[in-house]
Amino acid sequence: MIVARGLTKRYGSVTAVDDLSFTVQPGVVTGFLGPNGAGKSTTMRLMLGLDHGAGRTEFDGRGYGELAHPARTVGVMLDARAVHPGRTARAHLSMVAAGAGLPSGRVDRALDRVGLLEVANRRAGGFSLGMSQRLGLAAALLGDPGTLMLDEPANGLDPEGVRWLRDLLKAFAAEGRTVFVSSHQLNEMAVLADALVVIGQGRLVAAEATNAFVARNSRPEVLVRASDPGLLAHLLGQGGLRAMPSPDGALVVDTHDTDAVATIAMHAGIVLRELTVRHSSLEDAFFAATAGAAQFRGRA
Ligand SMILES: Nc1ncnc2c1ncn2[C@@H]1O[C@H](COP(=O)(O)OP(=O)(O)OP(=O)(O)O)[C@@H](O)[C@H]1O
Repeated sequence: MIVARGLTKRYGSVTAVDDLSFTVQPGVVTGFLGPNGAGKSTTMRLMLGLDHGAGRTEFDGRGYGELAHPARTVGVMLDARAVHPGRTARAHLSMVAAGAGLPSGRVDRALDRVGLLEVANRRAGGFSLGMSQRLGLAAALLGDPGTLMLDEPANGLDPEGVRWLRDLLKAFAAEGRTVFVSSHQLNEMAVLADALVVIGQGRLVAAEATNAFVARNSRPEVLVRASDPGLLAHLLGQGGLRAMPSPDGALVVDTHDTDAVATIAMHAGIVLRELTVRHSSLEDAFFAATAGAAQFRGRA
């Protein structure tokens, strides 16, 4: 279990992380979400003591700097590109293993696990982003740690790689280990993460089960296709239900009470061709929850 309390980091006048406290439970995958510049990477560095700031993080009761065997306790991947470009994958991992006091026999096993054994003797400088990510993951897995902390591990992975990573992290968590993983890939997070820590402008927005986060940040909606949508919208309005026409002729009603919609339609002799509860996606919920916290917005 990871317990973070009061994490705070200022860069001059910018408060990148603002009194952040949360818990990451073992046995589930916890996603770490936030818009660009929200403070995710800074938070992870603070948790590991790689940045100076306020607050304390404990991994199963100890600060990272107090761990007797850090690599065997917490597997970390923050910046997969932070590898000497002239070193081969095998040489890089051998160096990591030696530095962490791990047997060299683990190197090839880790390379095999991430699918890089065939390119073990190629220089990391020539690796694609996805290959670098895999090498970073191999380094994180080297110590067979009880906790994994990964900053955007799915970056650059091909679809097969994304699925492989999902299966790996889920299996890791199912063994009772702790997995804390940041990502901007919300569709992937929706299937990967059982729990979420969401931040915006350095502050905590939510720390809860993914289902609860989506439910709390969604509006109930029912999609109706009817023989007379204009009349149905009018009657629904009289019944206190707001119905908005969509461009394809359907109505989107602010409710999840399909019975109420069906009953009003039936009494008016309106034929329904579709009546579907629409569930919000994690993406919708994320935008709703962080609406005021996004620092950078492009124009469509
Ligand atoms: N070394 C630094 N010096 C000054 N400001 C910094 C530094 N590192 C981060 N920041 C600022 O701190 C804030 C948080 O940045 P951080 O990289 O932690 O966000 P993030 O959530 O990881 O972003 P992204 O999703 O874009 O990777 C930003 O406003 C950023 O500009």
